[in-house]
Amino acid sequence: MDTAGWTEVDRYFADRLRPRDHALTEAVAAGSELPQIQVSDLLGGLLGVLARTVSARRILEVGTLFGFSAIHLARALPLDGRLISLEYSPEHARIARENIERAGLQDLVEVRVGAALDTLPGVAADIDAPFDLVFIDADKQNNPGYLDWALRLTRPGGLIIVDNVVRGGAVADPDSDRPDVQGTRTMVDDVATAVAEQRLDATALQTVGSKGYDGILLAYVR
Ligand SMILES: C[S@@+](CC[C@H](N)C(=O)[O-])C[C@H]1O[C@@H](n2cnc3c(N)ncnc32)[C@H](O)[C@@H]1O
Repeated sequence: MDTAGWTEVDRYFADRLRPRDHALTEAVAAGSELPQIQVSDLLGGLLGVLARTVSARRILEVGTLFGFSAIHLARALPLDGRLISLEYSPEHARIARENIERAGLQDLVEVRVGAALDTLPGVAADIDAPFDLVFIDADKQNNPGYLDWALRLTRPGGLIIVDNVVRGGAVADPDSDRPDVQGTRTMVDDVATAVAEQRLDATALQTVGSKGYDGILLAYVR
């Protein structure tokens, strides 16, 4: 089976499990000029389920794009919840804010513009309690830095999720000189260290679907 077949299976599940969602459909339309590298609707659904599972009230996202995963995550928040999403591109952030407002989530979601490694210290200074869930989905070469911040800013019992960890299978290649692969491998090594130190309980899943072959890393903060 190839991407076309995986897309068909994605559609089978989405048709049954993901109710028609006007705001998400409009968000994709509004972001059609941007790279189509948002999570699939089914993966967005998983993010929402996981956010509800940890009773998330505070969520941090690294990598907003046009707000697709942010809408999924924010929908899982209570009315007094908060999602801070970090985005490098002012244009992506502008479209994301419009999409978030159209979804009626503007009181829950704040999009901060800048390189995330530059804006994260300000986030750490601003919050009055650690995050329940951190979703890392930006430039992969900086994954080790994002994981470091996530380890500092996530509460025990919270979740750290890293998207796109498979890199088309190249993550298993120790000789790869691709910065995205190196960044992902270093991040996985850092997760392994935290697992050995009993700070994290972690796993990774390879996935197929409408977005092709990919994968996700999930870490529970002990
Ligand atoms: C894969 S997309 C995010 C997709 C989004 N999470 C979703 O599923 O809807 C990655 C985003 O990270 C942003 N990005 C890249 N480098 C960044 C950086 N250094 N700091 C913050 N955001 C960055 C890109 O501009 C892009 O919008």
